[in-house]
Amino acid sequence: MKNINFNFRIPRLRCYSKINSISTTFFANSKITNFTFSNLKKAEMSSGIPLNPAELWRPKDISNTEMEKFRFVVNEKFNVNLENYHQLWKWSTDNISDFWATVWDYTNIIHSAPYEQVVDSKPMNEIPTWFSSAKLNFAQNLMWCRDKNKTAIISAGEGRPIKKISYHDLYDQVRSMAAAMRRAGVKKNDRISGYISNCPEAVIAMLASASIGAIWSSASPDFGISGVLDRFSQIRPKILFSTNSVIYNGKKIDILPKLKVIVENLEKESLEKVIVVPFNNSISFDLSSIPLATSWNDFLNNYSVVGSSSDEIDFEQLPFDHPLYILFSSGTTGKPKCLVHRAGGVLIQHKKEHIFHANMSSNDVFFYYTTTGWMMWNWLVSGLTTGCAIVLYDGSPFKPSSSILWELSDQIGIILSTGSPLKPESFNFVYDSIQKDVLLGSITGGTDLCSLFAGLNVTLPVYCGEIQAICLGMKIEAWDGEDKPVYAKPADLVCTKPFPCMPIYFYNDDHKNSKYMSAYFSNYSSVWYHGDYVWINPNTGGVVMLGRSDGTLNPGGVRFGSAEIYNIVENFSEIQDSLVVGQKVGDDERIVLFLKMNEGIKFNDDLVLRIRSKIRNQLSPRHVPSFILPIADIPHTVTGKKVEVAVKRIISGEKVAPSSSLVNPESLELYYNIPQLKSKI
Ligand SMILES: CC(=O)CC(=O)O
Repeated sequence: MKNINFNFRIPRLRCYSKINSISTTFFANSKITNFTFSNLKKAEMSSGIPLNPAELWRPKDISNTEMEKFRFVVNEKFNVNLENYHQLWKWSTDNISDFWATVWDYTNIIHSAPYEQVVDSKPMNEIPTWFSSAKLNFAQNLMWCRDKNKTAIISAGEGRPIKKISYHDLYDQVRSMAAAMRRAGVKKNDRISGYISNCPEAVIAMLASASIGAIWSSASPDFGISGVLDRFSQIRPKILFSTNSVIYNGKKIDILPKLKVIVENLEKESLEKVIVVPFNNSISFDLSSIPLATSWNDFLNNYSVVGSSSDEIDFEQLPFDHPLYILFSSGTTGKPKCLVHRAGGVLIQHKKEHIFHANMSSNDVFFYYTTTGWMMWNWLVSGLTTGCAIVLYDGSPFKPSSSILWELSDQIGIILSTGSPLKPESFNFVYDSIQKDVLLGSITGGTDLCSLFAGLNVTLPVYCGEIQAICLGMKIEAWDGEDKPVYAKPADLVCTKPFPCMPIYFYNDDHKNSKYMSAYFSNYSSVWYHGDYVWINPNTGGVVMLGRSDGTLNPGGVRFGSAEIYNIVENFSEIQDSLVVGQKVGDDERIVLFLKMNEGIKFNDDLVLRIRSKIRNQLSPRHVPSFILPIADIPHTVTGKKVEVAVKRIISGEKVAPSSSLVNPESLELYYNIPQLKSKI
C-alpha cells in the first residue's frame, strides 16, 4: 500500500478523512509529522485495537449543551474560531491560563477575594501555585442552593429506606455540625476522618469540616483494622466519624469491635472524639467500650451553640491551594501514600467535569456506585455544586436483586463506569441489554488527581471500547520511552502541562517532596507519569485503557497491556476471573495467565487450547501466554482492581508484604512456589 504522509493540517486531513471514510478533526492544526496511514494499520494489527470502532451512540442535538455554550464564549472572548470539541480541547491545553480563567468565570466560583494570577510559571515538577490571592470556601460552593423544595441527597441501600434531604435541610445540618465541631475545638488544617458508610452523615461531616478549613479523609467500613490504621495513623485525625453497623450482602456487620481497636491506636496519637452514626436510629446501641465515643445526636446536643441566632454557616475564606482532602494511593505493597488535594483545584476541576463534560444541572439526579473509601465518592459529592440531587447508595450492588442499580439508574439517565478498563463487550452489553439511547461514559483519572484525565463528553459519539475524549485542560499523551507522543500504539499515559488538581503535597513527605517526585516525575523528567498504559485513537480522539504500566507485559520486547488479554479471556463462560502477569526469566519475560474457574467447572486442556487459539487469532502469537494455570483466587483491591504487580513480583521470586488495600490479601499466598513456574525456559 502506498504510504500517505500527512501532518494533520486541514487540507491533508480532508484527504485522510476520505481514506477512512470518517470525518476526523481531532488533530486539526496539530503538528504531528511523519505519521503514515500504513503506520496506523500496522499499529492496529499489532495491538488488536480497532482504529474505526463501532459507533454505539451519537448525541442528537448538542447546541444547548454547556460544552457548546462554553465553546462560543471562548470563541467570542479570545476572538478564535474553534469549530468543535477537539479544537476546543487543543486550545484549552495550549492556553492553560486563559482556559482556567474562563472556567472560573463561566462556572461562577463563589469567592470573597479575586485571584491575581491563574498559575505561576513553575515547571510541573515544582508543583505550581494556582489562582494566587483568591479566597474561597469549598463547602460554600457546594451549598449555594438553599431551596426547601430541591433535593440535595437521596440515600438508599441495603436495609436503608430511601430518604431525601433538601438543600435547605442539608445547609441546616451542616451548620449545626460545623458549629458543634468548632466548639469541640476543630480548627483549620485539623484532620477529620470518617470510617463511615456512604450515608448522608458522611457528606454532612465532610462539608462541615471543609467549611472550617479542616482536612477530610475517609475509609469505608469494609476496610480492615490495619487498612484503616495504615491510613489514619499517618495523618493523625482529631475527630473520627464512624458507624455502629452496616448491612452488606444481606448480612448485618457489627463495626464496633473493629472501631474499638482503631480508636485505641489512634487515641495515643491525636484523636479527641469519636462520633458514631447509628445505622438505625430506632435501635439503641452501646458505645461504652469505645474510648472517646459519643453518638451523632449526643455530640450535636452537647456542643450545640445555645442562644445563637445566626442561621448562616461561618464559611472560612481560604486560599485556592488550601488542603481539602487527604486521599490514599491504593498501592499494592507498602503503606499507602497520603495525597493532599487542594480545595480550589478539586472544585474547579469537578465543576468543569460535571458542568461541561456531563452537562449536569439542577434538574439532574446523579448516581455513582462507590464507597467513602474511593475518590469517586469525593467526585460524586461535588455534584452538589451543580444543584443536582446526588444518590448515596450503601450496600451490595446485587442485593436484594442483581437489577437493583439498574432500577435506580432508570431515574437518572447517565451511566458512568470506571475502576478498571471497560471491555468492548461491556459497552455492547449496555447498548444491547440495558438501553439504546444512553451515553455510556467510561472515565479515567484516579486518586492522584481526584478527578479525570479523560471521560464522558455529551457532545461526542460513544465508540465501542473507547473513552470518548481527553478532558478539557488536560494535556495527556501516550509516550513510549521518548519525550514525544505516539498514536494508535500502546504507551504510558503522561500529562505534559500542569493542572489545578495536582496534589499540593504528600502528607509525611520530606521537604524535597521526594515521595511525590518519585510517584509522578521519575520516569520522564518533567511531565506527570501516571502509571497507566493507554492507546489513543487518532481517528476518534478516544482513549483505550490497557491496564497499569507497571503491569504491562513485555515478552521478547513487545509491550502490551493486560486488558488486551482480559478482553478475550473473560468472555469464556467457564471463567469467573483471571489475572495475567509477566514473569522474569533472565533478561526476558514470559506471560503467565491465571484462571479462576466458575463454581463447578473444571480447568482442562481443551479450555487452554481454545484460549490460546483465540488469543493467537485475535491478538498475535506474541500475546499467547507461556503458561495458563488454574488458581483458587485472584487478588483485588478494595476498589475492585486486579492486583497484578504484587503477583508479578511473587512469581519472579520476591517476597511481598500485602498492602492493606487488598480485599483478599491471603490470596497472594497462592502464587508462591508454583512448580510449573520454577522452570527457567
Ligand atoms: C476515575 C478513576 O480512574 C477512578 C479509579 O479507577 O480510581
